Amino acid sequence: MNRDETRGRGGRGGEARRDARGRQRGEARVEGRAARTTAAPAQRARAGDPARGAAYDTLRAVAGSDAYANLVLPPLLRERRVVGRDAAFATELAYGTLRLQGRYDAVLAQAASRPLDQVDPPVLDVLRLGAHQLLGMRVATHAAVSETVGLARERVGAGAAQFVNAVLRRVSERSLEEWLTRIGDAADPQGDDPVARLAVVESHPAWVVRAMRESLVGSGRSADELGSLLAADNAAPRVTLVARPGLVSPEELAEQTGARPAGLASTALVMAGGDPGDVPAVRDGLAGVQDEGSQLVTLAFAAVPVEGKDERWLDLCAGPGGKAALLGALAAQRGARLVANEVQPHRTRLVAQALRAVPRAAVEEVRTGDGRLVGDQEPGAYDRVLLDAPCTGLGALRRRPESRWRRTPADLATLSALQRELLASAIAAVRPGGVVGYVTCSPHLAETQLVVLDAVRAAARAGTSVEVVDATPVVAQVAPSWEPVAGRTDVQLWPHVHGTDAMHLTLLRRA
Ligand SMILES: C[S@@+](CC[C@H](N)C(=O)[O-])C[C@H]1O[C@@H](n2cnc3c(N)ncnc32)[C@H](O)[C@@H]1O
Repeated sequence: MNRDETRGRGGRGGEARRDARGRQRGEARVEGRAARTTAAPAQRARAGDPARGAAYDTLRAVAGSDAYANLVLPPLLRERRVVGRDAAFATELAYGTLRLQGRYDAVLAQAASRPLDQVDPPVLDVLRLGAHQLLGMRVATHAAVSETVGLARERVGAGAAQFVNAVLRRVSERSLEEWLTRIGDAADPQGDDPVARLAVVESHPAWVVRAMRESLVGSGRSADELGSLLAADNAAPRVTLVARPGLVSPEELAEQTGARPAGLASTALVMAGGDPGDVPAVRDGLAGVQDEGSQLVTLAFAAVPVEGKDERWLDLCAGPGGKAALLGALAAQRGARLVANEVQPHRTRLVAQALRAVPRAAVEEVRTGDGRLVGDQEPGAYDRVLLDAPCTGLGALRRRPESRWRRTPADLATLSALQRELLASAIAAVRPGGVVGYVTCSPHLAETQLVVLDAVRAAARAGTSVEVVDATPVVAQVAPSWEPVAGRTDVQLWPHVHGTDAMHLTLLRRA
């Protein structure tokens, strides 16, 4: 991303188009803001670079109202008519700044003349945006500093602008590599605390770094991969489409979009660019946007053999419906029927929407209900039960830029208790000989292996025998290029290895 470098070289806009305050007058006309002179004064005051302004407003909403960046930014961009390259710039600026906030705060703490806890939060957000332009995006230094100082002046005031100018100039005096060494050394002065070093350098809370190390080792990989894993969390995920079997073929979808095969799951295609919402097959529900890891675990769940009939499938926690739509398409091909259950009514509606293109005969019911009760209400009623459990989402940190700073170890206790109850219910809802797929988008051992272990033991205590099925041949069947990890029967995907979210899959069969 080098929007401002391009301008500097005489592209659309450029320094010649900036006025004395660094504002881009020509750019404003290009993007139609000149037509907004009837806007309220508060809106007119926000006349700077709309992309940077939208990124700033997103950071403020995330900090001030606990908002989710990926729900705030896209409507802001639409409302302000920020499109194309400028929208991509705003997105990378907002999401990248949020992901790398820990790294930039460590840099800013060294570059600022006062401790960061004495810097007003709006000013700190402006500084973080400036740091990301200087160290994380290829924005030319003069543009990064002058535009960010302009943003500070417009949104916070002249005093703040001076402070921002001074701090960003100090940030710009060193390269990213130099800063990483400095902040790493400050966090780990004796060189004996790799977790503290990685936490600032790769911008994750220390407890997450420790948990990721344990998850890597616990799933049969090397702790040496930790740095690569954390770095992968800091990169924007590719946009992956699912071609729902029987509704649209991967080839047809590739033709519509120019997308190319993602590499693991046969249904998965990576978009080269553009808005997936513009793709006809996506609009019609024949295809969808779905991480390749989510596709892979769903395909494997559907592929594992069950003993006897294979007619009735349950998706216990279905909202918003990505896996349900893939399962529904597969069920239609195999003459099975899907029940999709979700506890939150508004998410149930999203499931129904996701399933709109699946043949009616394959969808028995889309309903709102507490999955914890299903085992008691419908004992042994299903041949397959998918439990895609509510979890911390620590495997999808790339996708949810602010979530690593929001999650706490206390969430684990609450969520893993819920996961245990839901898994007990899933086991009770499947008939003897049927299978349960336990899935999380977290690799945390407390949400994956420990939940499964406890659920199998609890089922045995209750007189229900459950065996762990080796998932590796099933995953190898649906994704021939996937490589199993020696000694493991569950499957843990990783962003730094597979380019997917860190999805976990355990397959269980009720004896
Ligand atoms: C990880 S998401 C499922 C994602 C979904 N399978 C997909 O692919 O789109 C977990 C879902 O579980 C739902 N949930 C949480 N507690 C539940 C409960 N007690 N019963 C049923 N669903 C629940 C959440 O509202 C959330 O929609």
